[in-house]
Amino acid sequence: MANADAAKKAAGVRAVDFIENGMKVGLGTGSTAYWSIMEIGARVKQGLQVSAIATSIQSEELAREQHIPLITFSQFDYLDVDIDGADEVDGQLQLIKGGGGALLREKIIASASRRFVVVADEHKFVPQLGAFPLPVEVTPFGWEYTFRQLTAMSGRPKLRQKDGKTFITDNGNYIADCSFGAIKNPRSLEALLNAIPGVVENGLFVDRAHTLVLGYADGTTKVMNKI
Ligand SMILES: O=C(CO)[C@H](O)[C@H](O)COP(=O)(O)O
Repeated sequence: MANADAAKKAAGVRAVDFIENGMKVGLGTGSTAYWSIMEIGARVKQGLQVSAIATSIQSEELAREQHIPLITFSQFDYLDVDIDGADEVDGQLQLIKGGGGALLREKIIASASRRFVVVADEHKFVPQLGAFPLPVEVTPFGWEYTFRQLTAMSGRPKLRQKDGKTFITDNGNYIADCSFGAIKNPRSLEALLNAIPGVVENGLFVDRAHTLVLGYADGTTKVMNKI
Protein backbone atom coordinates (compact mmCIF):
# COMPACT_ATOMS: atom_id res chain seq x y z
CA MET A 1 0.00 0.00 0.00
CA ALA A 2 1.36 3.44 -0.95
CA ASN A 3 2.18 5.81 1.93
CA ALA A 4 -0.73 8.16 1.23
CA ASP A 5 -3.17 5.25 1.18
CA ALA A 6 -1.80 3.91 4.47
CA ALA A 7 -2.33 7.33 6.05
CA LYS A 8 -5.89 7.58 4.70
CA LYS A 9 -6.71 4.07 5.88
CA ALA A 10 -5.31 4.76 9.35
CA ALA A 11 -7.46 7.90 9.73
CA GLY A 12 -10.55 6.35 8.20
CA VAL A 13 -10.44 3.26 10.41
CA ARG A 14 -9.58 5.14 13.62
CA ALA A 15 -12.57 7.48 13.24
CA VAL A 16 -14.99 4.56 13.40
CA ASP A 17 -14.11 4.23 17.10
CA PHE A 18 -16.38 7.27 17.62
CA ILE A 19 -19.40 5.21 16.55
CA GLU A 20 -21.34 3.43 19.29
CA ASN A 21 -24.03 0.80 19.07
CA GLY A 22 -27.38 2.17 17.91
CA MET A 23 -25.99 5.39 16.45
CA LYS A 24 -27.22 7.13 13.31
CA VAL A 25 -24.23 7.85 11.11
CA GLY A 26 -23.31 10.07 8.14
CA LEU A 27 -21.09 8.38 5.55
CA GLY A 28 -18.63 10.65 3.76
CA THR A 29 -17.28 10.61 0.23
CA GLY A 30 -13.76 10.12 -1.13
CA SER A 31 -10.76 7.86 -0.74
CA THR A 32 -10.38 8.44 3.03
CA ALA A 33 -14.07 8.15 3.91
CA TYR A 34 -13.97 4.94 1.85
CA TRP A 35 -11.93 3.30 4.61
CA SER A 36 -14.41 4.42 7.26
CA ILE A 37 -17.30 2.90 5.30
CA MET A 38 -15.35 -0.34 4.85
CA GLU A 39 -14.57 -0.46 8.58
CA ILE A 40 -18.20 0.27 9.52
CA GLY A 41 -19.20 -2.56 7.17
CA ALA A 42 -16.73 -4.91 8.87
CA ARG A 43 -18.04 -3.97 12.32
CA VAL A 44 -21.67 -4.37 11.17
CA LYS A 45 -20.77 -7.91 10.13
CA GLN A 46 -19.46 -8.42 13.67
CA GLY A 47 -22.73 -7.20 15.20
CA LEU A 48 -22.48 -3.39 15.41
CA GLN A 49 -25.95 -1.91 14.97
CA VAL A 50 -26.04 1.41 13.10
CA SER A 51 -28.19 3.14 10.55
CA ALA A 52 -26.59 5.45 8.03
CA ILE A 53 -27.10 8.01 5.30
CA ALA A 54 -24.54 8.68 2.59
CA THR A 55 -23.20 11.96 1.22
CA SER A 56 -23.09 10.70 -2.38
CA ILE A 57 -24.51 8.07 -4.67
CA GLN A 58 -21.05 6.47 -4.81
CA SER A 59 -20.86 6.10 -1.02
CA GLU A 60 -24.45 4.89 -0.87
CA GLU A 61 -23.59 2.11 -3.31
CA LEU A 62 -20.54 1.15 -1.24
CA ALA A 63 -22.67 1.12 1.93
CA ARG A 64 -25.20 -1.18 0.26
CA GLU A 65 -22.40 -3.53 -0.83
CA GLN A 66 -21.21 -3.59 2.79
CA HIS A 67 -24.74 -4.32 4.08
CA ILE A 68 -24.83 -1.13 6.17
CA PRO A 69 -28.52 -0.32 6.91
CA LEU A 70 -29.51 2.95 5.22
CA ILE A 71 -32.03 5.55 6.35
CA THR A 72 -33.51 8.68 4.78
CA PHE A 73 -34.14 12.16 6.16
CA SER A 74 -37.74 11.22 6.91
CA GLN A 75 -36.46 8.70 9.47
CA PHE A 76 -34.33 10.88 11.76
CA ASP A 77 -34.09 14.36 13.26
CA TYR A 78 -30.34 14.34 13.69
CA LEU A 79 -27.33 12.09 13.16
CA ASP A 80 -25.01 11.13 16.02
CA VAL A 81 -21.78 11.12 14.01
CA ASP A 82 -20.74 12.06 10.50
CA ILE A 83 -17.35 10.87 9.24
CA ASP A 84 -16.08 12.59 6.10
CA GLY A 85 -12.86 13.61 4.38
CA ALA A 86 -11.45 17.03 3.50
CA ASP A 87 -9.24 18.57 0.86
CA GLU A 88 -7.70 21.03 3.32
CA VAL A 89 -8.06 21.52 7.07
CA ASP A 90 -6.51 24.24 9.23
CA GLY A 91 -5.69 24.43 12.92
CA GLN A 92 -9.19 25.78 13.74
CA LEU A 93 -10.69 22.75 11.93
CA GLN A 94 -12.03 24.93 9.12
CA LEU A 95 -12.21 22.99 5.88
CA ILE A 96 -12.21 23.03 2.12
CA LYS A 97 -14.28 20.13 0.82
CA GLY A 98 -15.80 19.11 -2.49
CA GLY A 99 -12.83 17.71 -4.38
CA GLY A 100 -15.11 14.80 -5.22
CA GLY A 101 -18.00 17.13 -6.05
CA ALA A 102 -20.20 15.97 -3.15
CA LEU A 103 -20.03 19.20 -1.11
CA LEU A 104 -23.76 19.98 -1.04
CA ARG A 105 -24.86 16.64 0.41
CA GLU A 106 -21.75 16.65 2.60
CA LYS A 107 -22.66 20.02 4.11
CA ILE A 108 -26.31 19.07 4.67
CA ILE A 109 -25.26 15.88 6.45
CA ALA A 110 -22.53 17.61 8.49
CA SER A 111 -25.11 20.20 9.52
CA ALA A 112 -27.52 17.45 10.62
CA SER A 113 -24.85 15.77 12.78
CA ARG A 114 -24.13 16.26 16.46
CA ARG A 115 -20.51 15.33 15.90
CA PHE A 116 -18.65 15.83 12.64
CA VAL A 117 -15.41 13.85 12.50
CA VAL A 118 -13.03 14.78 9.68
CA VAL A 119 -10.64 12.13 8.40
CA ALA A 120 -7.56 13.16 6.44
CA ASP A 121 -3.98 12.23 5.70
CA GLU A 122 -1.31 14.47 7.18
CA HIS A 123 -0.79 16.41 3.91
CA LYS A 124 -4.28 17.92 4.14
CA PHE A 125 -3.36 19.83 7.31
CA VAL A 126 -2.40 23.39 6.27
CA PRO A 127 -1.59 26.66 8.05
CA GLN A 128 -4.07 28.57 5.86
CA LEU A 129 -6.84 27.44 3.50
CA GLY A 130 -6.69 28.28 -0.19
CA ALA A 131 -4.01 26.34 -2.07
CA PHE A 132 -6.64 23.75 -3.03
CA PRO A 133 -9.13 25.20 -5.56
CA LEU A 134 -12.41 25.98 -3.77
CA PRO A 135 -15.33 24.03 -5.29
CA VAL A 136 -18.53 26.01 -5.75
CA GLU A 137 -21.70 24.20 -6.86
CA VAL A 138 -23.75 26.28 -9.32
CA THR A 139 -27.01 25.72 -11.16
CA PRO A 140 -26.72 24.96 -14.89
CA PHE A 141 -29.33 27.68 -15.47
CA GLY A 142 -27.44 30.94 -15.87
CA TRP A 143 -24.06 29.40 -15.05
CA GLU A 144 -22.22 31.81 -17.37
CA TYR A 145 -23.68 34.76 -15.42
CA THR A 146 -22.83 33.09 -12.11
CA PHE A 147 -19.26 32.55 -13.33
CA ARG A 148 -19.03 36.27 -14.13
CA GLN A 149 -20.03 37.03 -10.52
CA LEU A 150 -17.32 34.65 -9.28
CA THR A 151 -14.80 36.29 -11.62
CA ALA A 152 -15.77 39.73 -10.27
CA MET A 153 -14.87 38.38 -6.80
CA SER A 154 -11.42 37.37 -8.16
CA GLY A 155 -12.36 33.69 -7.91
CA ARG A 156 -11.00 32.69 -11.35
CA PRO A 157 -13.64 29.96 -11.76
CA LYS A 158 -13.00 26.92 -13.94
CA LEU A 159 -15.87 24.69 -15.03
CA ARG A 160 -15.03 21.21 -13.74
CA GLN A 161 -14.62 18.55 -16.43
CA LYS A 162 -14.57 14.78 -16.12
CA ASP A 163 -13.76 12.32 -18.92
CA GLY A 164 -13.91 15.16 -21.45
CA LYS A 165 -17.39 16.29 -20.38
CA THR A 166 -18.80 18.84 -17.97
CA PHE A 167 -18.90 17.27 -14.51
CA ILE A 168 -22.46 16.95 -13.16
CA THR A 169 -23.02 16.59 -9.41
CA ASP A 170 -25.41 14.09 -7.82
CA ASN A 171 -27.83 17.04 -7.64
CA GLY A 172 -27.64 17.83 -11.37
CA ASN A 173 -25.45 20.93 -10.96
CA TYR A 174 -22.04 22.15 -12.19
CA ILE A 175 -18.90 22.78 -10.17
CA ALA A 176 -16.83 25.96 -10.47
CA ASP A 177 -13.33 25.30 -9.12
CA CYS A 178 -12.22 28.70 -7.86
CA SER A 179 -8.82 30.12 -6.91
CA PHE A 180 -9.05 32.95 -4.38
CA GLY A 181 -5.45 32.57 -3.19
CA ALA A 182 -4.88 32.35 0.57
CA ILE A 183 -8.28 32.59 2.26
CA LYS A 184 -7.88 34.99 5.18
CA ASN A 185 -11.51 35.02 6.28
CA PRO A 186 -13.24 31.70 5.41
CA ARG A 187 -16.44 32.68 7.27
CA SER A 188 -17.05 35.82 5.23
CA LEU A 189 -16.07 34.17 1.91
CA GLU A 190 -18.46 31.27 2.59
CA ALA A 191 -21.33 33.71 3.17
CA LEU A 192 -20.45 35.99 0.23
CA LEU A 193 -20.37 33.07 -2.21
CA ASN A 194 -23.71 31.70 -1.03
CA ALA A 195 -25.27 35.15 -1.53
CA ILE A 196 -24.84 34.81 -5.33
CA PRO A 197 -28.23 33.59 -6.64
CA GLY A 198 -26.86 30.84 -8.94
CA VAL A 199 -24.61 29.40 -6.22
CA VAL A 200 -26.15 26.39 -4.51
CA GLU A 201 -23.35 25.82 -1.97
CA ASN A 202 -19.59 26.13 -1.64
CA GLY A 203 -16.87 23.92 -0.22
CA LEU A 204 -15.90 26.09 2.77
CA PHE A 205 -16.99 24.30 5.95
CA VAL A 206 -16.64 26.88 8.71
CA ASP A 207 -17.22 25.93 12.36
CA ARG A 208 -18.73 22.58 11.37
CA ALA A 209 -16.02 20.06 12.28
CA HIS A 210 -15.76 18.92 15.91
CA THR A 211 -12.95 16.40 15.61
CA LEU A 212 -10.07 15.81 13.20
CA VAL A 213 -8.40 12.43 12.81
CA LEU A 214 -5.12 12.83 10.94
CA GLY A 215 -3.47 9.73 9.53
CA TYR A 216 0.26 9.29 8.96
CA ALA A 217 2.15 7.11 6.48
CA ASP A 218 3.44 4.86 9.29
CA GLY A 219 -0.15 3.97 10.19
CA THR A 220 -0.37 6.15 13.31
CA THR A 221 -3.10 8.73 13.92
CA LYS A 222 -3.55 11.96 15.83
CA VAL A 223 -6.92 13.17 17.11
CA MET A 224 -7.60 16.90 17.51
CA ASN A 225 -10.82 18.36 18.92
CA LYS A 226 -12.24 21.80 18.23
CA ILE A 227 -11.60 24.04 21.21
O1 LIG B 1 -15.06 16.55 -0.10
C1 LIG B 1 -14.89 15.47 -0.60
C2 LIG B 1 -15.69 14.96 -1.73
O2 LIG B 1 -16.57 15.92 -2.20
C3 LIG B 1 -13.83 14.58 -0.07
O3 LIG B 1 -14.10 14.31 1.27
C4 LIG B 1 -12.51 15.27 -0.23
O4 LIG B 1 -12.34 15.56 -1.60
C5 LIG B 1 -11.36 14.40 0.26
O5 LIG B 1 -11.23 13.28 -0.55
P1 LIG B 1 -10.07 12.23 -0.34
O6 LIG B 1 -10.29 11.59 0.99
O7 LIG B 1 -10.24 11.28 -1.51
O8 LIG B 1 -8.75 12.96 -0.41
